[in-house]
Amino acid sequence: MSSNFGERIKISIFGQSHSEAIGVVIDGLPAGEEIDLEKVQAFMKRRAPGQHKYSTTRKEGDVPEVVSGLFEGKTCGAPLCAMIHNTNAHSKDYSNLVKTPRPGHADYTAAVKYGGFQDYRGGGHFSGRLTAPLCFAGAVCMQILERKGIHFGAHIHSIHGIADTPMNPVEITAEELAAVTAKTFPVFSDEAGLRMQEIIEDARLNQDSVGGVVEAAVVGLPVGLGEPMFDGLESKLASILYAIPAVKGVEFGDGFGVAALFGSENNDPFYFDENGNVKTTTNHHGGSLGGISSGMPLVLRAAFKPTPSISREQNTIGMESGQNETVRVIGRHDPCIVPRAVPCVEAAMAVAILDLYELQQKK
Ligand SMILES: Cc1cc2nc3c(=O)[nH]c(=O)nc-3n(C[C@H](O)[C@H](O)[C@H](O)COP(=O)(O)O)c2cc1C
Ligand SMILES: C=C(O[C@@H]1CC(C(=O)O)=C[C@@H](OP(=O)(O)O)[C@H]1O)C(=O)O
Repeated sequence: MSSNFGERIKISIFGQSHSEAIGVVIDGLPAGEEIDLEKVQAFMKRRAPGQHKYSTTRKEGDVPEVVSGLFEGKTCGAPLCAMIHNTNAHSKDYSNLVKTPRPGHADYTAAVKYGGFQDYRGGGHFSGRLTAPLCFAGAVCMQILERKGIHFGAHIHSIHGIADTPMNPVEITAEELAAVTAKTFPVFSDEAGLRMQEIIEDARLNQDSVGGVVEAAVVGLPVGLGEPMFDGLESKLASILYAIPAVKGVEFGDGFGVAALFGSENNDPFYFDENGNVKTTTNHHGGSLGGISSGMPLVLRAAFKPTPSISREQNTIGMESGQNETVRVIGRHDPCIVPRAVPCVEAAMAVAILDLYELQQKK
């Protein structure tokens, strides 16, 4: 199983949703970096399940146990390993799903690929729960990058077509990102946020689910991060973002919107600002030119599908019977993944960007 990412900063995520624990090993962190574990925990709490009406009711503290890699509060050069114990699994909810796979989840594909030996409980290694260790790794990388003036943040861009105020891709600041990520429901417009919460609740009551888009930015990136072709900024970020379960689309800058523009509209003119720094007046490119950071805010969006596990009856196949059957999913599920996925997107970006930053340092 390939659950590894990175060249200089290598992360390896392990565990299953209902195994004893899940966790991450982070290799290659620069030594001597102070890591505030309370801040890491606060970041992970933004993702943790069981806290809100729009979340799964599975309650997990998601307290990371750091078993190696820190000495006197600082990275010590050894791999940093954190474990997160699974304390609230209801595995019996899954006993029927091994025979009648859920439409939209990984039950069927994992069963075929692993010949029936996959841990199907709670979605196993494919569960959104595996974003808890990703958030641990991201929070660690973020602290290192923040000391270099590189700041991350994301908000709910839309849920089921209800849109928040979008980011201003030219002027977005670290302060604005900090303010929106500090909110329990991270939107710029609280009014839009209330309507989003209503639509999630309506879907839940209707035994259904909804999807949406997370918009994220990185400010303070130096010019020049990103390697040619396969290791460009966009390639690296897309690769790690698609590892977040339920992500079905990633776009940078104006993304698919650029296809409808003229070159004269899409090109971002360069200029020197009052400090002699090179900037662009617009930011259709989203901070990446040739897969290399341009010094403008990096802006991206990740689209999340509606949660596959819905409680209404659905058509599926009988893996043993060889007949068409139906399935009813019981258990505890997010009626919408998007609110809890916001920190996951920030975390994924931080891991990829620290990796590229360290690659650039070694040049
Ligand atoms: C934070 C988070 C929470 C999730 N919660 C659920 C859930 O409660 N129920 C569910 O069926 N899928 C949930 N998912 C999505 C599934 O894990 C995902 O759709 C599944 O593994 C199949 O992967 P794919 O959608 O990327 O193809 C969640 C994903 C994330 C990132
Ligand atoms: C536990 C988490 O979310 C889980 C993600 C998930 C899935 O299929 O992705 C299915 C549910 O698992 P279970 O049936 O074991 O409760 C969610 O609760 C978490 O995010 O920490």
